Amino acid sequence: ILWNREKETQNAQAELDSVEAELELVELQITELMDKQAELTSRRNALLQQLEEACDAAQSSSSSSLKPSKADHVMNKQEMQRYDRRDFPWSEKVEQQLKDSFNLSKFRPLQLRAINLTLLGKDLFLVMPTGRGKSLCYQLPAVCSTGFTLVVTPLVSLMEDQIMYLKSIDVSAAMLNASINKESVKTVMAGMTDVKSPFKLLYVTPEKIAKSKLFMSRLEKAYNANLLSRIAVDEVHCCSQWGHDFRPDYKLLGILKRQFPKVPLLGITATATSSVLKDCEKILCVSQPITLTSSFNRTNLYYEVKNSDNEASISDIASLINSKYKDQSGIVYVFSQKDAESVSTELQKRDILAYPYHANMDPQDKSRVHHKWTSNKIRVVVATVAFGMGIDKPDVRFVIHHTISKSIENYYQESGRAGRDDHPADCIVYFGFSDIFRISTMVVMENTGQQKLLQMVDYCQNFDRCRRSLMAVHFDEMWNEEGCNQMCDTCRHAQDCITVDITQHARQVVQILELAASNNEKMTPLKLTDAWMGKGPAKHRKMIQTTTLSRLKAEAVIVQLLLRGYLREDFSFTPYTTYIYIKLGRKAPLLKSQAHSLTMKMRTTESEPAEVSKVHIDAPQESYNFIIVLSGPSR
Ligand SMILES: Nc1ncnc2c1ncn2[C@H]1C[C@H](O)[C@@H](COP(=O)(O)OP(=O)(O)OP(=O)(O)O)O1
Ligand SMILES: [Mg+2]
Ligand SMILES: [Zn+2]
Repeated sequence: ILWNREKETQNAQAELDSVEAELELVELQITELMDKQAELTSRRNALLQQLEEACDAAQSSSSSSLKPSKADHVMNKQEMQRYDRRDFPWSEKVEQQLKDSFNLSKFRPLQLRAINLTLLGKDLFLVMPTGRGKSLCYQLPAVCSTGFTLVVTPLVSLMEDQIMYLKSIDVSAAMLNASINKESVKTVMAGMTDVKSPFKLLYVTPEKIAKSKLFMSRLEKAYNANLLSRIAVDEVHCCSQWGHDFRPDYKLLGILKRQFPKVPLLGITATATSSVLKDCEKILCVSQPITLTSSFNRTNLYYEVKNSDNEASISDIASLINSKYKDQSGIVYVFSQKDAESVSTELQKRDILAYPYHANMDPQDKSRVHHKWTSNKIRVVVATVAFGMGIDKPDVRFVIHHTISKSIENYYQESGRAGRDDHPADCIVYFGFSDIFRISTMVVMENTGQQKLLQMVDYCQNFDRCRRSLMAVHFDEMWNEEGCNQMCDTCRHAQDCITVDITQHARQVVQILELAASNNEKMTPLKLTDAWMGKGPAKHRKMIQTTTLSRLKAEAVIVQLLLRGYLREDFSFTPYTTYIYIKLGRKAPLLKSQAHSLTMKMRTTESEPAEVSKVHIDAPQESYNFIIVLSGPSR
């Protein structure tokens, strides 16, 4: 029997070796294929551009007039340009209103084209970066049309922001949401069918359309009286489950185009990939809308990531606000209501006029904070994501994330509140190890929540690629790193980054997890790091190799292993909470092979306690400086 066992073990070992060798080969092939894919994609894009240019040239040499060419939604650049003209019947009025009502001297890119197209009655999707003036593309046509424009927005705060602005420039607007009293609702409902149109814009939440029969029948009446001139769906990506901010009530907005087919619809967003837009098109029941897109890039925003260390990061944030951003206005984004309150208290203690803002506050309190901030009576709003989309204060000089966002799209939106007046502004994220897992438990039930969070983590853990290039990927955009113009920390400090071999570190972590598994013990991220750093409770009898890396670097290695699939998160649900444990990922077996090696980029400038020299990182084999004995239940 003994002999048989030995034989079995030998066979298993032999097979394991061959499987591992094969796995490694596959890994290699995957890497090669991915490189090939990147190469082909960039070649394809170059060719597409070449073709487009050739097409444009051909168009302009043949007389471009009156040729009824392709359908509108597949127009090329040349054909699109005819919508930039200023000789439409409404052009004079549009120019005049731009100056007189909106106090603006000229259009920004794509604005005039969008306005002309919607005034022509076309259905339109407009994808333009945050803060570039998408709202004007329905506000100005509203003022130039008879009747009123219905605007669907996802948040009450956003509605109030716009109403406040429109009031200040004397454009009449109204809104309907849960916090409006009965009397006002009555007035607004009556106004909808008044031929004198007491308001040019009517803002509603999607719930109104999905749930209020009374409102829908009123809208029907307005439609029949030709008073419903246009429908604008702001933040249109909320329709799609694949977008980053899906709202169930947006799913029901298809009713608008079904009931009011003659009314042009304008869908607006800063963040939607082409597949998200396709989805929105279906949901909204528009057939083949024209899509106008401009680059996602906000050239005046400086992007930066800093390491977070709870207490220390609050002091850091406070001193930034008190020095670099003295007397300037900004937002600090936090993870939870509790954080909103505690962080604003901490900032107040440091003489900063900061107020919290979160979903659970009274509507009046929310408006109060919002108003005070807009009128510069308070400087900083410490907010959860409830304060976000569409918030438009021109002179926001900093948007600081005390905790990372749950996806890059969310980050782009939130940080997009900064610098809307085109002057320079900073977008800083404080990236903390434990925050990853706080957010992880929150997004675990979302479709692609985990994947999107890891992309955000990857953005934060990145020390060598331009931060804009990481964002570009999310907006299906080709990116040329020169376009950043040193406006992100990695472009500015590219030389402060080294490649480090972390193979031995990875093996140590894997060993701890294997040991824990053999003891039926689950390892939370914290416990894992503690054990690796020699700080955990002495439980096991076996020896593990602890690390001499600083906590920051140890955490960075663990995050890297998570991102690359050597480790994975494992969730355990109770009725009250979700627990997260770290387990071995699908790539962990590769580390068994002596030939397998693993590197990562690290910053050289991180402030480290003196005893942790870079030598340990550069030569990980040397880093087993001490071995601790963990004692535990006897086996
Ligand atoms: N042609 C223009 N010239 C100067 N400023 C303009 C022009 N058009 C708009 N703006 C200003 C007004 C606003 O303060 C600011 C942002 O406009 P807004 O419509 O709120 O952005 P947006 O809707 O595109 O961004 P978000 O996606 O963040 O909601 O730009
Ligand atoms: Mg907007
Ligand atoms: Zn850059």
